[in-house]
Amino acid sequence: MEMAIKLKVVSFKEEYKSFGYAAKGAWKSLMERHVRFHLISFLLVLVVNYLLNLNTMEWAVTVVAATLVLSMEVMNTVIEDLMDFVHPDRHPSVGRIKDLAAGAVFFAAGGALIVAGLIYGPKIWDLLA
Ligand SMILES: Nc1ncnc2c1ncn2[C@@H]1O[C@H](COP(=O)(O)OP(=O)(O)OP(=O)(O)O)[C@@H](O)[C@H]1O
Repeated sequence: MEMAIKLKVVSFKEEYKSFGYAAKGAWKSLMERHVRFHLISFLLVLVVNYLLNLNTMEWAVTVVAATLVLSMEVMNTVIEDLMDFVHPDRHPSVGRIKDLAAGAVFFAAGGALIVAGLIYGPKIWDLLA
């Protein structure tokens, strides 16, 4: 069986347009209270990192942990909205899907707390000592 392979040359105009849609989506996600909370937490991480004078690796790990939680919260909102759109009535499966999506945020937040404990913990301990 022959397979036709279509090669599409990367168009920077299209990539730019997609980036615009993504930026619009990020802006729209800020209409959600939970997303705003995680964005503020992320900004707080930046301020604390600066004040504690973290090294490059510590900056990288904390920024990845905080943006993972933020992204998971946006995806959780997407799933909640999607489920309410396709099935506005109450149904155990809708509840299960929404709970699983919230569980993903829970795992990411748990990881971020561990990262915060490992990186900020000793520095704050030193400051207080
Ligand atoms: N249609 C539904 N059928 C069954 N259970 C649902 C349904 N909608 C929500 N639930 C249950 O209620 C929980 C909360 O859902 P909801 O969509 O209200 O999220 P939320 O975290 O309260 O978000 P928000 O505060 O943005 O409204 C779900 O995790 C699920 O357990």
